[in-house]
Amino acid sequence: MSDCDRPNLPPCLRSFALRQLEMQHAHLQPPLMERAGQAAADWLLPRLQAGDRLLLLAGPGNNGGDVLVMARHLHQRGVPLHLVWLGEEARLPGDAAAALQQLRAAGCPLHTSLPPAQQWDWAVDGLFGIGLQRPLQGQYAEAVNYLHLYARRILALDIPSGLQADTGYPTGPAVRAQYTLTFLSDKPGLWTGAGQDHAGEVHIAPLLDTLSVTDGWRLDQLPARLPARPHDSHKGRFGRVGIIGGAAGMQGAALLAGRAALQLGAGRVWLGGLSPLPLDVSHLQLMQQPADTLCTQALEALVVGPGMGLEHAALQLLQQSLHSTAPLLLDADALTLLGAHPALHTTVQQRPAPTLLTPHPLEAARLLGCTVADIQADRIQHALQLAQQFKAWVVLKGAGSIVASPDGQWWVNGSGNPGLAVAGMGDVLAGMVAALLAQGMAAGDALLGAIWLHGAAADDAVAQQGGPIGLSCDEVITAARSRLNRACY
Ligand SMILES: NC(=O)C1=CN([C@@H]2O[C@H](COP(=O)(O)OP(=O)(O)OC[C@H]3O[C@@H](n4cnc5c(N)ncnc54)[C@H](O)[C@@H]3O)[C@@H](O)[C@H]2O)[C@@H](O)CC1
Ligand SMILES: [K+]
Repeated sequence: MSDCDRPNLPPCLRSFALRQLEMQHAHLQPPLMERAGQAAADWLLPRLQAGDRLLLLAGPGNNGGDVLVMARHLHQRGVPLHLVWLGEEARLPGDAAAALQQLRAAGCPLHTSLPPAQQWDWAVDGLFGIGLQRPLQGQYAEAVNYLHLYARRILALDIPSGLQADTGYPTGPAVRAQYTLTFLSDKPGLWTGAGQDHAGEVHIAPLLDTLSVTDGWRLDQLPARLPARPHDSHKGRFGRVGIIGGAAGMQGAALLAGRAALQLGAGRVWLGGLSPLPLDVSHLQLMQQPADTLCTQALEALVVGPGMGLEHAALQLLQQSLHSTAPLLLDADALTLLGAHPALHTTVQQRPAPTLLTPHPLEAARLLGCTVADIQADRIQHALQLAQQFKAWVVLKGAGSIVASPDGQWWVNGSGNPGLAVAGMGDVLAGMVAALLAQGMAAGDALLGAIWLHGAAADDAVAQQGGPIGLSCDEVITAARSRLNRACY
């Protein structure tokens, strides 16, 4: 087990792993589908109020089978409901066919087309789950539209129909639910890409006592803690950070990274500007050095890229920085330059010290020579590919950031909100990672910790100050500082 296997984080499984579980438990009693349908009924019952109008939509596969089981349980408990099944009996998989028979035996009425337009207090989406194979069309696309028009609250079973469970990518029309009750384990598609916009609040029905397969994890807490600081401390114990960036017109990027590094606890921080940097009067302890000196200075973390620009001087500094013996974080313009100069890739791969890459989807596309749409269609796969190609720790930023390790592990982050989608937040993140590296965290821990902290801080700031519109970098830095202290003390 590597130092980054973290069994205390919720496991997040893709379809191939879920199918393995399904095969391993094919003879379980009660069967998985019975457990899923029962769990769904148990979830909904306490949330229903007298007189609520409830619509259940069941699709042609086993996701539909879950709804048929759920409907039977609700019917047997006297809950009035309107069940629509959009499947073909001759093509029903075995478990769903058994669920249909039991439903009929229980005397629960079943309809085979959408009802006329009318309001529903609750609707259950059981059209498609992890077996989605193509964009929804015809009656299924109409059903999604119907739900959006007439349901006040939608509960999606397993995954909102039309959303890919492995990628969070909607292939066409896809349900936007208020709640998702997902079975067996968490799924990356509920968190990354468009996932959170479709899934709403995610609840997990484990169905089994333990999971016998592994894949990735959802990041929902600080994965490693910093040791408490002894009273007998001095600044030399908390590491040295260098930050190279801040070309003319973009000096703020380097300053923001520096502020974040300081406030998250780095002992000493030097900025190496590509243009003269102003004095940060609110952070007078930020020091400056010629940028090229930082490439050879002894440091615990070197950040290269925030506001660095793409001029020749920036390229030269990037080349020099690749030979630094410090853990090296390449961000922003450094990644664009790296994408444009494949000759540097081997140098990155061969660095003896850890390398961390923090691309957003466009920077990832430049590094891999593909389009942003390609990246977003499978964020996990592309993050893993980058990590392998550069032998680096990688975070693919964006909603539900994906962290990938050089040895093929991945995590999806569950913290954060759209307030982070503004200029400067990436610089703040780079500074936060550097601060954790400087204080002695290993590269993976520092990256995972900063990714989670950055999102959690934004959530705290929005909860306390309002947002997400207008969230500022300094609010996030301050909130991150207090989160880190709460997590460590
Ligand atoms: N994996 C497991 O062990 C468990 C699975 N369960 C449920 O079973 C689901 C997976 O079941 P299935 O594999 O049957 O998959 P789905 O129920 O997601 O749907 C697959 C069926 O829909 C068809 N289909 C796929 N995309 C379509 C489209 N765009 N338009 C029209 N038809 C389309 C397929 O040909 C297949 O017949 C899970 O999401 C979950 O809800 C649960 O019963 C619990 C246990
Ligand atoms: K569904």
